[in-house]
Amino acid sequence: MENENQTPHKRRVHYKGKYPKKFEEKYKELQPEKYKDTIAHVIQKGNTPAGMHISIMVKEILDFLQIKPGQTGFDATLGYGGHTKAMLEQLQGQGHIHATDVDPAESAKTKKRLADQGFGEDMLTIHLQNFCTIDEIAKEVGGFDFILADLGVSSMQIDNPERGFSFKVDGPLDLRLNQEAGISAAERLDTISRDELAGMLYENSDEPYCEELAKAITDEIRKGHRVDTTTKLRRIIEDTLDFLPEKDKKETIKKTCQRTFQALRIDVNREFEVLYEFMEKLPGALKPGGRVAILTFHSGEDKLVKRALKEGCRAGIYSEYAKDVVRPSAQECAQNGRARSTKMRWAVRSQ
Ligand SMILES: C[S@@+](CC[C@H](N)C(=O)[O-])C[C@H]1O[C@@H](n2cnc3c(N)ncnc32)[C@H](O)[C@@H]1O
Repeated sequence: MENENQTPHKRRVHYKGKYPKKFEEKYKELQPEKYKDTIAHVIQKGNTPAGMHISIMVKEILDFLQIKPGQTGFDATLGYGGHTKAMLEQLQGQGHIHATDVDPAESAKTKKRLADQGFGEDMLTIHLQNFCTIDEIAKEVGGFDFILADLGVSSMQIDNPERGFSFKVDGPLDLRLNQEAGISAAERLDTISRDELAGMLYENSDEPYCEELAKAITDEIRKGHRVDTTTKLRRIIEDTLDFLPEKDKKETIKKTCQRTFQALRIDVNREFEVLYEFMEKLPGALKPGGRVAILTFHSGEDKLVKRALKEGCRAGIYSEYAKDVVRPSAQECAQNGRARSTKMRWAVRSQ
């Protein structure tokens, strides 16, 4: 018999999590060619579908580069191949693009994806090389009519926890663009001195708490606790900045995490050194009248690019260059949050 005094059973409120209800949905995002509607829906909501990268400022780049059938181009940063494909389409089946990337895993996927879409080796040569070797490729092919560099990392790299680029998910503190070469960020931290780390955080990311963070990180390592995961590094940052007033804490910690991870990424990939080398070799790689567009994502990169183009123009190597940066439209920034920090600079090689 039922007890009449028993409180009636209350239905638990269903928790509507943000993750897709079925893995099937995420797997659809990983096959963009097959599930175009799902992908369009994710993009329309302002997100980047898993395993994909949304190319930035495509229209502005094409408008500037003025690509014509029969020309030869160079894409320094293949990534997902979105810009490469847009530039290949401008060639209308005549001409060739050489593209570089240092990421063996993503380059292989992009090569297959583009070949499946009709852009095979007759039109596109993918070199698993650093873009600072542009001079070697330019020498082989006789120079380029147009060059694009879309610096930094792709969404596929950021979103893969195994790569260690994001402080938002747990993973090994790696941060290498090519995991088959060099040393990881964790290994770099193993032996770094407090002063060198403070300098790295300041030089690479203008980190205002560089001294405090360098002390906290190197103290932890000296105690025998390796900082070898993204979570461990994030926790040290959170503890170090715990003194901040409650109202600023969350936002400052987020920005400090972004700057710290960026500084380490720049260091392990020698990003300023290779960009400097690329900018030095650029005039020699462009044909007379050739055009170059460069997308940068932080002030260190932009300053370096701006200075090189300005000095090149002063020396008569470039006939024109972008004194003011070109920014993505408000609409593009709203649709793709990763476009917000983008700055485009360009130059035209003298005749
Ligand atoms: C922002 S993504 C490029 C996205 C691409 N434009 C697209 O539309 O899909 C940058 C890419 O450049 C590569 N990269 C970064 N530095 C490089 C370097 N020094 N040499 C060659 N590739 C590099 C990264 O591995 C990454 O795949």
